[in-house]
Amino acid sequence: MTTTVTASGLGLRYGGTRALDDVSLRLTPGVTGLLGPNGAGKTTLLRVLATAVPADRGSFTVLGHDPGTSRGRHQVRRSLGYLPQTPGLHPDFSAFEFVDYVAILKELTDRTARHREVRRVLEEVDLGDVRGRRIKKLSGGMRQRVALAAALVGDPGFLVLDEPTVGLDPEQRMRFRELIAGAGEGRTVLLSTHQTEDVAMLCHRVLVMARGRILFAGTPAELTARAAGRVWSSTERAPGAKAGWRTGTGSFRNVGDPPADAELLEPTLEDGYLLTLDDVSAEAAA
Ligand SMILES: Nc1ncnc2c1ncn2[C@@H]1O[C@H](COP(=O)(O)OP(=O)(O)OP(=O)(O)O)[C@@H](O)[C@H]1O
Repeated sequence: MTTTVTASGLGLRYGGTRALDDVSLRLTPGVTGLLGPNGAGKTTLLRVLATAVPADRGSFTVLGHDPGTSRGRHQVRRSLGYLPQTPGLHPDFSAFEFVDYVAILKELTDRTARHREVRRVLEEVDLGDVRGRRIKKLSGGMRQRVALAAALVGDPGFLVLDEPTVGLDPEQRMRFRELIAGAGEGRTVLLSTHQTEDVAMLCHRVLVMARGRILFAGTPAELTARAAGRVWSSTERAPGAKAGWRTGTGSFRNVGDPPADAELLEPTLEDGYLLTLDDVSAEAAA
């Protein structure tokens, strides 16, 4: 599959903190999930790729454009849609006015064509009927869809989404998942999230980050397979468990190093993710 975004050796320090430490990656069309604990460097990576902050080291390209030059940076910005963690919606604007304002910033200068594009993206996120309503009168899920519509203006080839489903109830999250899946058709999407379920359901590839480094890059099935043979059931909390809890059926579900005669269970992507983080912490401590 065509590589659309590449990064090589990205580094960024904030004082003594290495927010990005030698990050290299390749993205292809479709939705790639970015998982990592708080402070892993996910937002920093997204901000660098969105050209919101420059890296101290390394380079990257987006759809063949190199943001290291001012012309390249301009082209990257034109091919980019970015939904930041706090989108900065103006509460007194209507949904239409806000998305139109973003479209102006994106240099869609022809008023008629721009308004047509604003209506198109608001329809795409299912907000066509409430486009005249003030943002402060919209629900949390609707506001998040306004922010997604703003990111989709101009039909960008690369979409960067920073924890877009945070704070949404399950129904809104599912609705948002549908929209992200739709946005990922024929487009490269990088989705930062704490929801392993979003990754399992949506993503064709997944990256795991911790302490500024990429620990894993592969398919969701490959991440899940990391926990094969390491999830088991027991009647009491098992000594080799890195995590274990009593489930609704009364037995314990354990993740870690099982005894030889363990009754193994089917792993989930979350198990693979947790064990990937745990294995790396154990290596660092050794
Ligand atoms: N502007 C900044 N100034 C100083 N330190 C920063 C700044 N931005 C991020 N950091 C630090 O860099 C590290 C990576 O932060 P980042 O926000 O990228 O992590 P994250 O994986 O997105 O976390 P979360 O899931 O909590 O959003 C953290 O240690 C954070 O405290």
